[in-house]
Amino acid sequence: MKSSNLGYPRIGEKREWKKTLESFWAGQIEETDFLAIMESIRLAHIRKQKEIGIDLIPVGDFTFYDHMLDTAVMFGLVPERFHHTGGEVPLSVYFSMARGSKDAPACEMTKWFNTNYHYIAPELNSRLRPRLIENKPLKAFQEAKAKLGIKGKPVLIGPYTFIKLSKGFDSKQLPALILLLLPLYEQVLQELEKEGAEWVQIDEPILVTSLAKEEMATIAFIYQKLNKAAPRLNIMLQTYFEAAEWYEELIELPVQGIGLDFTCSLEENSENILKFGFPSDKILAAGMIDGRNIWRADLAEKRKLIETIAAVVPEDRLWLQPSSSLIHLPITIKNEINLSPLLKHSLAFADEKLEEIVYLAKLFRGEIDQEDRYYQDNQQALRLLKNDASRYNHHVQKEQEKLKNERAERKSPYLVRKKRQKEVWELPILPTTTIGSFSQTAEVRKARQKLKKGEWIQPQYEQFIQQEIRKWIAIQEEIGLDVLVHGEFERTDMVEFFGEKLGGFAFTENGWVQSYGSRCFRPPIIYGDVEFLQPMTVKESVYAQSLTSKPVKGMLTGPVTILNWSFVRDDRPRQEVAEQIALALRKEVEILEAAGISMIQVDEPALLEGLPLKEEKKQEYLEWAVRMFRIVTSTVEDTTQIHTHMCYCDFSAYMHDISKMDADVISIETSRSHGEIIPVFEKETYDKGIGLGVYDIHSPRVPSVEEIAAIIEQSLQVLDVEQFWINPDCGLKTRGEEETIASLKNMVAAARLVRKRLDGKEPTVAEGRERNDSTKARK
Ligand SMILES: Nc1nc2c(c(=O)[nH]1)N[C@@H](CNc1ccc(C(=O)N[C@@H](CCC(=O)N[C@@H](CCC(=O)N[C@@H](CCC(=O)O)C(=O)O)C(=O)O)C(=O)O)cc1)CN2
Ligand code: MET
Ligand SMILES: [Zn+2]
Repeated sequence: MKSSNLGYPRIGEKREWKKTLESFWAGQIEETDFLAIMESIRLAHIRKQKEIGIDLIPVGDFTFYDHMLDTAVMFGLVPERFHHTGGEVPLSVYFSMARGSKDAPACEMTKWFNTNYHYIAPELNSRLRPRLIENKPLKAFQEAKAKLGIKGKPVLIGPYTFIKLSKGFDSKQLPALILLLLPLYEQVLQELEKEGAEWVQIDEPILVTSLAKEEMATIAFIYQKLNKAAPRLNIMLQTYFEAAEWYEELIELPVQGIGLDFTCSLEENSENILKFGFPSDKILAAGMIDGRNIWRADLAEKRKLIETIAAVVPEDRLWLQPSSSLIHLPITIKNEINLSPLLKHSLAFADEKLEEIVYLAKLFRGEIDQEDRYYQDNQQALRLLKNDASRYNHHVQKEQEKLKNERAERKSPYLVRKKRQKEVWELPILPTTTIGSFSQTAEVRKARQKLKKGEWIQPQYEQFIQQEIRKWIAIQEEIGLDVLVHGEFERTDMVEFFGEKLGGFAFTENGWVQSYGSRCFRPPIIYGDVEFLQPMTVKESVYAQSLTSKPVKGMLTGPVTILNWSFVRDDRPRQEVAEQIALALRKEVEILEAAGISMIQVDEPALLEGLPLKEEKKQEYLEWAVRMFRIVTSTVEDTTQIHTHMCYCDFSAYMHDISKMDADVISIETSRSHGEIIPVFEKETYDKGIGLGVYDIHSPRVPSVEEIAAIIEQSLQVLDVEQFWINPDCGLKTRGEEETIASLKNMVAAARLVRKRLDGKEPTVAEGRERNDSTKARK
C-alpha cells in the first residue's frame, strides 16, 4: 500500500511565494532572481513531502499563478489580444493573461468547482493553432530527478476538464477542439514515458459533475488515444470533490489507475466499489484524508473504511492519499502559537494530513503497531474536542428552535417597497455606487500591525480608521458617486473580520490559503456554536454617514459566505451552522437600522460557490442558502433598502433563485465574463434593482469612459433603465488609490454620458459608430 499526494500548496509556510511574486511585479527583483527563488520554493516542497514519507510525490503542480493558465500557455493558447507570435511565452505575456495589461483586458477568472480558488479560464476557438511549446510536467519531472534524485509523479489537467472549463466556443465545436488538443497531450505523455516516468496523474475533476452519459464515450475515446500513445506510462485518472458520476463506465476506461474521493461522498464511492467491484488490473488511489477541511481524521474510522475497500481491492493495488490537492489547506499547524492547546491538538493542515496518510499506509504495510502512541494521541484528541463544553451554547440552540416556523419575509412585496424607497431616496436614474472596500494600502495594514504588536492602543487605531473614512467620503463626493460606502478599512478580510467579533470562531496566525494569483486569505475556524456578542460594524457606518448627506451603505458579509470561506466544524450539518451565523447577522442588521443606516448591503459572493456539483443536490442547497439571506434581512422596514453583491461565478442559470433572496438591489460581476450574463435577462424577468459590474477590478488597468458607456448601453438593451445601477465588478481593496480614483471618475462620467444620451442630448455609442437606430437603448 503506497502513500501518494495530489498537489501541494504553493504559497510557502511564510507566504514566500506570494511575496516573491509581488516583488517581481513591483519591479523590485529581476527575472533571474525571481526564477531562482521560485525554484528553491518548488524544490523545498518536494523535499518536504519526501521527508514526511510520501511515496508518490506530485511534480508539475507548482505554478507562478494558476495551473489552468499554465496548461493553456504550455499549448500556446494565448488569446490574440496579447500579441504573442509563437515560441516560448515570456513571463510578461503570461502575467498579462492573468492580470491584464495596459491595452489588453485579462482572461476571465472564475471559481474552481465549489472552492474559493479561482482559475484563469483558457480561451479557445477554432482559429487557434495550438502546439506544445513547453512540456511543463516533463520539466518538473526532470528537475526533481536531477536536483533531488526524486522520481516524481507528474500532474496535469486532463483534456476533457481543460476544454470544459475553457471559454469562447460552443458545444458543437467540442469534438474539433478535442481533436486539436489530443495530439499535444499524446506528445506530453510520450516525452514523459521516454524520460522514464512511471506514473502520470491526469486530473479530470469534471467527472464528478453531472455529465451526460454520452460524454463518457468521448472520454473513453480520449483515454484510448492517450493510453496507446504512451503504453509504458501508467495513467492515474484522478477525480475529486465528489463521487464519480458514471462509476461503472469510469472503471472500464483504458487507464492503469483511478483516483476517487472517499471523504466528500463517503458513501457513494465506497458503495459503488462494493456494489460494482473494481477491475483487477487497476490501482485504486483512495482519497482517504479530507483535502478541504482542517480537522484531524478519525484514524479508527479510516482504518475501518480502508479494510472495507481492501476487501474488494487488495492492499498491493491500493494507494492512500488526500481527497484532493492540498492547495485548499494551510501548510502546517507547527507555526501556530495562539490557538488553544485543545484546538491545536484537534487540527491537521497540509503537512499533518500527509503524516496521517503515511501513518495509515505504514499501518497497513505492518510497519507499525496497531495501537501505537500516534494512534492513541489521535483518538484522545477527538474525544477531548467532542466533549469540550465551550462548543455548545444552549441560548443559541433555543433561538434556532424558534426560527423553525418563521417564513423570513419582508413586510411588503418588492413593488411596494420600491415605491416607498423611491420617495425616500432621491437618486438619479442609473445611480452610481461601489461594492464596499477601497484600497487596503500598506499604510492601512501597517496601522493594524501596530495595534497587534501593541505599538498603538485601540483609540489610536480607531482614529486612524476614522481619518481614512473621512478621506474617502470626501473622495467619493468629489468623484460624484450617488451612494457611498465607508471603505472597509477596519477589516483584514470580509470573513475574518466578522469571525473575530462573533462567538464560536478561532483564528490562525499563518493559516493562509491561496484564493487567486498571489492573493491569500486566512479562513477562520468555526469550532463552536456561533453567537452574536457585540455590534460589529455600527461605529464605522454611523461615523461615515455623519460626514455626508448622501446615503452610505452599511456593509456586512452574508451567512453563506462566512460559512463557505471558513473551516467549519464537522459534527453539525453546514446548514445549521449557517443558521446560527444568520441569526447573529440579523441582530447586526437591526442595530444598524436603529442607528439610522437605511441602506444595508449583505454580501454573498460565495453563495453560488457552495453549490453542490451534482444537479440533483443543487435545489435543496439553494433553498436553504437563500433562506439564510432572508433570515438576516427580512425584519427591516420597507424603506430600508437591502443590497447584496455576488461575484466570480456563472450566474446565468440562477437568476431565478437569486431573485428569491428578495434583495432590493443586487450588484454582480460581469465584466471579466464579457457580459455573458446579459442575454439571460432577455428570457428571465428580474424586476429588482441590479448593477452589472461595468469594469474589472482585478486588473490595474483604468477603463475608458467610452468603454464603460458601451457596457452600460449593452446592458440597457435588456434591462430597464429604472432598475439599473452602475458599479464596478467587486470591491476595490486590492487596487491602488490612484487607479481607483481614475477608474471611478470614468465610471461616473460614463453614467452621466449615458443619462444624457437617454435624454436625447447625446448620440449613443451605437449611434456614434454606425449612425444606427438606438430605440432599444431608450427602453
Ligand atoms: N476570504 C475571502 N475570499 C475571497 C475574497 C475575499 O475578499 N476574502 N474575495 C474574492 C477574491 N479573493 C481575494 C482573496 C484575498 C484578497 C486579499 O486581498 N488578501 C490579502 C490578505 C488580506 C489580509 O488578511 N490582510 C491582513 C494583513 C495580513 C498580512 O499580510 N500581514 C503582514 C504584515 C502587514 C504588512 O506589512 O502588510 C504579515 O503578516 O506579513 C490585514 O489587512 O491586516 C493578501 O493576499 O494580501 C483579495 C481577494 C473571492 N474570495
Ligand atoms: C468578494 S466580494 C467583496 C465585497 C466587499 N464588500 C468588498 O467590497 O470588498
Ligand atoms: Zn465581489
